[in-house]
Amino acid sequence: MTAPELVLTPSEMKQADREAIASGIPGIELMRRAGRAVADAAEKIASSGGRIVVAAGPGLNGGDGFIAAALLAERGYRVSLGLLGSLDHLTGDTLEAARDWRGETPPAEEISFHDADLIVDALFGTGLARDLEGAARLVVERMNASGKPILAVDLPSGIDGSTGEVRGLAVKATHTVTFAARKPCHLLMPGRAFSGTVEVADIGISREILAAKGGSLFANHPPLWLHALPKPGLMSHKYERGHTLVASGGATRTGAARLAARAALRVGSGLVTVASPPEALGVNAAHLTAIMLRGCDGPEGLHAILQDTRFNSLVLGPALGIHSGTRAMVAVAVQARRSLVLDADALTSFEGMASEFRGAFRGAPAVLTPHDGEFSRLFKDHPDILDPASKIEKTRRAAAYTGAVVLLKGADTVIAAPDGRTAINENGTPYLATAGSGDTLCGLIAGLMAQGVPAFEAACAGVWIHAEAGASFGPGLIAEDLAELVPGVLRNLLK
Ligand SMILES: NC(=O)C1=CN([C@@H]2O[C@H](COP(=O)(O)OP(=O)(O)OC[C@H]3O[C@@H](n4cnc5c(N)ncnc54)[C@H](O)[C@@H]3O)[C@@H](O)[C@H]2O)[C@@H](O)CC1
Ligand SMILES: Nc1ncnc2c1ncn2[C@@H]1O[C@H](COP(=O)(O)OP(=O)(O)O)[C@@H](O)[C@H]1O
Ligand SMILES: [K+]
Repeated sequence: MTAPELVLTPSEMKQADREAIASGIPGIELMRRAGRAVADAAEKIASSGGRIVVAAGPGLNGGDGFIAAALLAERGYRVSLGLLGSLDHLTGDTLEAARDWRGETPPAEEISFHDADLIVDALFGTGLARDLEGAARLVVERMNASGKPILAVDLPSGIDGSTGEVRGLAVKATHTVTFAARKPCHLLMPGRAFSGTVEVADIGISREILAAKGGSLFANHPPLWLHALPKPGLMSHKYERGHTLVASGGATRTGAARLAARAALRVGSGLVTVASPPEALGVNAAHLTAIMLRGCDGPEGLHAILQDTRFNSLVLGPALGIHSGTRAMVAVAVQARRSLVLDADALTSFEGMASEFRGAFRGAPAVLTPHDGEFSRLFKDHPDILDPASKIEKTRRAAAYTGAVVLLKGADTVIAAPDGRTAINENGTPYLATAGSGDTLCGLIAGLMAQGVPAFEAACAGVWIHAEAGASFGPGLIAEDLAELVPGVLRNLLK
C-alpha cells in the first residue's frame, strides 16, 4: 500500500538535510543531485539547444542554479546566468557549485529574459527571510513580465515556504522542482497557484529521515485514511453502520440539515434521522424518504432523543440560528459524548466565546468545520490562535486548544488533530464554492464517524470525497449534486 505523502516545513527540511549530511551524503552532493534534477526538468521543457537563462541567488538555492546551469551548458543549451549579489560573497557549497559554472556571472538585474526559451528561478528557496525589495524585486518583476516559461528551483522565489504567502512579490512559475518532499507552500494558497506543476525529485534523503524530522504534516490523499474506511461485511446490519442525527433549523431553514443528512446516508451511515423543531416537521416530512424524522424541541428535545444510545453521530450547526438556544444544543451534544460535527451557526453562536470550547471536546470524537469567517469570529479574542501567518499553525492551535479536530475550509482546506497530525487538501474545485456545499461536507464526516471512522480520518476522508465529487462534476455544480456523486467516488476508492 502506498505510504501517505509527507510534507515538510522549511525548518523540518533543513533538519532532514543536516541529518542526511551527518549520515554520510556531503552537502555538495545533495546540491549536485538537486541541480541535476533541475537540469533534467529543464530538458523536458526547453527544446534542445534552446536558450536558458538562470537567475541565481546568494544562498544554497542559487547553488542549485549554478549546478543546473553548468549541466545544461554541457548538454548543448545556450545558457546564461545572472547572479543576485556578488561572487565574492558566495560561501560553502554555493561557492563550490559556482566553480562548476564556466560562463560569465553578470548581475541578475542586468540580464535579459526576453530571448529565453526557459527561465530557471534559483533566487531564493526555503531561506527567504524577508519581503523582496531592490534588485531582487526588479529581477522577479522582469521574469514575470517576460511571459516565458519559468522553472522554479525548490519553490517560486518570493513565496514563503511555510505559509505559501507572497513576500511582497513572487515568481509566477510554470513548473517547480522541489527536493525530497513538498513544502507547505506547494499546497497552500496562494503558493500553490504560483508553483505551477510541481515535481518532487529524490535526492537520496531517506523516508526514515523525512519521517523522523517531519512526520506530522501530510498531503490529504487516500493513503492517509483509506485503511480506516468501512466496508460492510456480508453479515452487517444497518445498526452496525451507525445512526447519524442531524439537527434541522426552523420552518424556513430546513434545507441545510437535509443536505447533511443525505450526504451521511450516501457515505454509508446505516440510518440517518433529521431532528426537527415541531414547526418544521411538515416541511421536512415532505422532503424526506429514506431519511427518518423526529420532532426535537430545543435542547431538552435533543437530550431526550440522545437517551437512545444508537444515535452515535451528530451534526449541529447548519441553519440552526445564531443564539443561546444553539449554544444550549451544543452543550447537550458535548455532554452526550457522541461523535460530533459542529459547523456554521453552532460555531458563530460562540462568537468571541471560544473559551467555552477550551478542552471541551477531549475524550469524544469531534470535528469543527469553520470557514475563515467562522474561525475568525469564534477565536476573535484569541490572538495566539488567529495571528499566525500560517494556516497550518492556526488550525493546529485551534485543535490543541479545543481538543477537537479542526477543519479550516477553503481552496486549501487544512485539517488538524489535537495531537498535531495535519493534512492539507488539494483536490478541490472552485465550483465547490456554492450554497450548501459545507452542509454536505458535515454530513459526510458525521456519516463516516457513525461507521466508526476516527475523527481525523473521517474529516480528511470527508474533505477529499467532497472535493473529488465536486471536481468530477465541474461547472453547474449545486450542493444537491454532491451527495449523489459520492457513490461513484466511493466505488473508485474501495475497488
Ligand atoms: N544541503 C541542503 O541544505 C540543501 C539545500 N538545497 C537548497 O537550499 C535552499 C535553501 O538554501 P538557503 O538556506 O541557503 O536559503 P536560500 O538560498 O533560499 O536563501 C538564503 C539567501 O538569500 C538571502 N535572502 C533571504 N531573503 C532575501 C530577500 N528577501 N532579499 C534578498 N536576499 C535574501 C539570505 O541572506 C541568504 O543569503 C533550498 O531551497 C534548496 O534549493 C538543495 O541544494 C539541496 C540540499
Ligand atoms: N476555491 C475553492 N476551491 C476548492 N474548494 C472550495 C473553494 N471554495 C470553497 N471551497 C469548499 O467549498 C465548501 C464551502 O463550504 P461553506 O463555506 O461552509 O459553504 P456553505 O456555508 O455555503 O455550505 C468547503 O468545503 C470549501 O473548502
Ligand atoms: K527559487
